[in-house]
Amino acid sequence: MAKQANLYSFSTADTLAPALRDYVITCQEAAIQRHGVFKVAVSGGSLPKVLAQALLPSDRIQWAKWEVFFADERAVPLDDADSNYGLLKTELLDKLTGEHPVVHPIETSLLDDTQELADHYEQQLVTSFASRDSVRLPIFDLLLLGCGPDGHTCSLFPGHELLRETDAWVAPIEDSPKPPPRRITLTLPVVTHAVRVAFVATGAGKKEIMKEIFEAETGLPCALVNAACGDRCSWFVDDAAVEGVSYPRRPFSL
Ligand SMILES: O=C(O)[C@H](O)[C@@H](O)[C@H](O)[C@H](O)COP(=O)(O)O
Repeated sequence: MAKQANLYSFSTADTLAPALRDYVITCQEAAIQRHGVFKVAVSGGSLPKVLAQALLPSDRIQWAKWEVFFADERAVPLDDADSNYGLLKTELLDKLTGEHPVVHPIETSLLDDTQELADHYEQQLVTSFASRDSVRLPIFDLLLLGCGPDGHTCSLFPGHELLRETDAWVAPIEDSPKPPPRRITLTLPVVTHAVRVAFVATGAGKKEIMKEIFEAETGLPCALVNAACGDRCSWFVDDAAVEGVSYPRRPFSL
């Protein structure tokens, strides 16, 4: 039987953070050893704050070797309160004192056309990961993702036609049920081809959807990632988020 996603549960966000840090550092070291850089994509929502808690202060983080993309981004200016780039900048990037990563924001001159915005972002991936002719899919070293209360991840929403996208690496969405409606997102094949995928989900507000993701055959986006990635996928959650979930937790170890 295929190996299943790892579920790591911690009493609080304060105990989750050091484990997430160790996990990220392990991924970073493996990636740098493999190809000299660490290519990561991150979500918005609550993730940047948890990430900052995990990664700051940043000794042992080789920021200069990081290349940071956005797993999804809202079609808004970078200084808009809804921008995932803006959030990461405020929570984490602005707090770095030494080395900085290379960060890939969206091209804001294209905000009026989400298809062009997505195509341009895909070109940024092509430039970083090699040409589309030579690789079928970009392979991120690590994706750091959130999970919405409806089981969405990135801007891949339950039942949405975007879940069937097999060609594009980055796709536009104009009808996101979570505001703002206009966004771009990595597609499911890109998500599931990452070397590692880490979800972070905290708070009692997540427990109903966690039951659905881990206990039923739902086809929810997060469950699809679990199914495709198996033990390449790890969940960092607090006890409140998985209260009553019968799926076995693992003691955290690397
Ligand atoms: O831009 C976005 O809206 C996010 O990337 C989105 O996919 C987020 O990660 C989830 O909605 C979880 O958000 P929370 O962590 O805030 O619950």
